[in-house]
Amino acid sequence: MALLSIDTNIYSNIILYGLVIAFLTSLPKSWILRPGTKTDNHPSKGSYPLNLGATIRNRWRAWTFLIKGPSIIQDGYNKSNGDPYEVFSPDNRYVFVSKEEHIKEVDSAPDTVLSLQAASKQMLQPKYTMAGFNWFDRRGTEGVGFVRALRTLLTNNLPAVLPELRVSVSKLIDEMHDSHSAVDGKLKSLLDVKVISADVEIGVKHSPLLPMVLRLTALTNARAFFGQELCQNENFMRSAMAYIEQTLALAEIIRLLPSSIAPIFGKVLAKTLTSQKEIFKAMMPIAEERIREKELKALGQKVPIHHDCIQWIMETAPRSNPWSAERIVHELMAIWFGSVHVLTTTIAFAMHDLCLHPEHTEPLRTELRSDAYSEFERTGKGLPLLDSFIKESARLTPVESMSTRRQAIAPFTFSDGTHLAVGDWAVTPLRAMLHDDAHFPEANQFNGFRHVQPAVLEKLTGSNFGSLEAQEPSLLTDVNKHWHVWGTGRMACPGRFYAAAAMKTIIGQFILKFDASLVNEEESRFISWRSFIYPRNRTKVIFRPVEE
Ligand code: HEM
Repeated sequence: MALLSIDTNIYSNIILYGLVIAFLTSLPKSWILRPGTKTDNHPSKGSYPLNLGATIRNRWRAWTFLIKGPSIIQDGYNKSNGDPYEVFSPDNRYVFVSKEEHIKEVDSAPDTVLSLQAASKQMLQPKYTMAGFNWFDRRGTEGVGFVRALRTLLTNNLPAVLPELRVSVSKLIDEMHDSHSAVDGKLKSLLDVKVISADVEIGVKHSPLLPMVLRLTALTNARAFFGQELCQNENFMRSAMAYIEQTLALAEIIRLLPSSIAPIFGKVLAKTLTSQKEIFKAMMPIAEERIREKELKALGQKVPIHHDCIQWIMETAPRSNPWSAERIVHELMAIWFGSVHVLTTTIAFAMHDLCLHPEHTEPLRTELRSDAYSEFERTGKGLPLLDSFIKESARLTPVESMSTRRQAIAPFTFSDGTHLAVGDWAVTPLRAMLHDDAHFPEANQFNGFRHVQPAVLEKLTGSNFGSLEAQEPSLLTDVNKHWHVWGTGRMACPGRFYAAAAMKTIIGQFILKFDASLVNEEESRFISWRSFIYPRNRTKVIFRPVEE
């Protein structure tokens, strides 16, 4: 998919400028293949002489990774027969491993050798995108309290926030839908018949899905992470949403520039993209106040009790080396970016699937109207049909095509001899594995309830709903050899229980209120960049209110 067809928004413009600059400045250097790198698909186990033809082919392929990443990864997977294989991007060598034994080796490698933190740092460039965040390559250098804050404290707090989130989400959906105008005769004549189908129905609203989902996700996360104060601050919320696109775009440009000039461009661009400064400015006084309250509490004074991530991140920081207000805010900015971006995109794709597979809507609505919903709000778990539907959507349309990213900060060799030099990444081919019949029977078929226990499915829908035999029932939040969407082993996503509950709350409200259909099913719904796909801004949905 051509980059030039990206929707016209700030994200695409900045990436486009960045690419031009990156191409012009880094081309001569980056086309030189490193010695020791093999030119076919299999990872190097030794040194290879430089060969000009192969070098040019390889570097061309590395640049095309930017726009054809998912298919290049899939191609490698198809040819590899389960063995490790390598893929190049302009700034990386990835070694993909899909055998259980190799994935275990990645998981058990010390943090001083294979680092998730270093890979994330290269992806996000926090020095430029997160108000100068000095992010260490080695995980745990300043503690991993954030894991307990998200995995345990945020998850345990779900019953307290879910009812409130349901009300806020419902209100915001109504406000946004009310604000969209219906297609009338005049508007119809202005619409591009290529963008929407020729037989446009008069009187229905065409709602832009992605912006709606972004606002809903931002609202949900802001409430759950920061409490009422910040989530009601409109300026903060505006910057916090703009921050997602700005971080993606800025980090991308810096990654593609030669390291000699990246810091100069990084600093200049960081100054023009103001959202990070505004978020930082809004959160700093709150973090400072919390630290003051902690000190007063230690002196025996009564202080307010807060149930939010600002508090938990502060309280789970190492006792021997408590975090400054600045350090707390940096951590929150990283969590904010990671959580809003991937949640928004995953929800948007699930909504596409709801439009494309409307036979699931009625059973889902029945489940949401049943007592199962109050049980979900009481426990933060449950709603098996919706759980399975979201899982199936994330399986067939995962936002990311790679998972379990680890950058080698010291050389690493797999048991079969495959070698990672410093800077190389070990990853799993997530999308290819999710589309492989060896992991999911009839893997290319969408079956929204395939992950539900057959007896539960029969009880809830009176049918097996075309369920597939030999399919192990499973949950969205599982982490296992078939399901790497949340990563692997000890570093699997600690936010996944919150993420699943937030997705159920937002998608659940859409299902309860509307029958949804895409304005134009034929139109392409996503763009591809590196290893991820991003829902298009321009995809519109018709939400038809349902009778209670
Ligand atoms: C659909 C939503 C999400 C997906 C698909 C997702 C996926 C992932 C993946 C693949 C990893 C890397 C794990 C590994 O490499 O082994 C990860 C790590 C992480 N995720 Fe998520 N995530 C999601 C939502 C969230 C949310 C909502 C939060 C915060 C509440 C969050 C916080 C984190 C953190 C802090 C880490 C780093 C863990 C560590 O360093 O040990 N994620 N996530």
